[in-house]
Amino acid sequence: MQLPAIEVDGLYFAYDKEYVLENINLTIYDKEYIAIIGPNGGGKTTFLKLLLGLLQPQKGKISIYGKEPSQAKNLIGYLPQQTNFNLDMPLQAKEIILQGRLSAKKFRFDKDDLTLLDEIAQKLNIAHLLHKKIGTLSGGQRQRVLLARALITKPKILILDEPTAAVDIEAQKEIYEILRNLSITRLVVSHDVNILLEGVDRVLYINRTLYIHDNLKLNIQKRDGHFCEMELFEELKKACIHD
Ligand SMILES: Nc1ncnc2c1ncn2[C@@H]1O[C@H](COP(=O)(O)OP(=O)(O)OP(=O)(O)O)[C@@H](O)[C@H]1O
Repeated sequence: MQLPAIEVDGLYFAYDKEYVLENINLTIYDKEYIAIIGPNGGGKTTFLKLLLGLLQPQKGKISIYGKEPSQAKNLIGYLPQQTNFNLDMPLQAKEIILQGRLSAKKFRFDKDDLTLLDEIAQKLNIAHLLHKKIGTLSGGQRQRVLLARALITKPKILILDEPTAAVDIEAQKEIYEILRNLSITRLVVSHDVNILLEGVDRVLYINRTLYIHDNLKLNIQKRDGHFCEMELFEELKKACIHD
């Protein structure tokens, strides 16, 4: 039997009076790779913040490997939207990644941390970048460094909010290739539907309510080699309703 990683039951959330998320019910299983898509303002980031325990639902329950989100923070590696990142930090990539191993109880790195750093750097193809200042890296290189920082905590779940928003197409492909090959539970919010949909197990479409789809052979045509995002949303909604 598949092990539930994230269970969401009757979830409602409002910042103010009006619900931004309404009656969300969902189980995500261990090691699943999930894409979260939907229009701007649809509630995707809010949903991630609820999973991370940064927001509390008005109604309903979230369970992360059987724990409340506030008790499960050490199980989740999180890569937030890139805009919050300070490029002026005079730190090397290696130092940024190793920050993931520090905590209120642990102030210094040990040999195991450095071994793990080497393993992850090989896996993400960033060994040659470890001594470079973070501000001198390209957008794609920087995202791989931040991904390494999330992974060095050895999370059971990786949550990424638009990890490829500001990187070129080649770097996007590299990042999604890495994500496809990880064997942990992964949730990725993205507008890069063309690349994202190639490898995921299921798609969540969030626009106040939730639609789930697990058959990606949708009846849409690529135009000039690309899917149209709005057309994809419409097809996905229809397909979910008919399932
Ligand atoms: N801190 C906040 N206070 C009040 N309203 C908020 C806050 N954060 C988000 N909202 C509102 O909640 C709704 C959902 O926002 P959210 O950021 O979750 O959407 P999203 O799907 O992630 O959008 P995008 O694709 O543009 O990032 C929007 O109407 C937004 O304006």
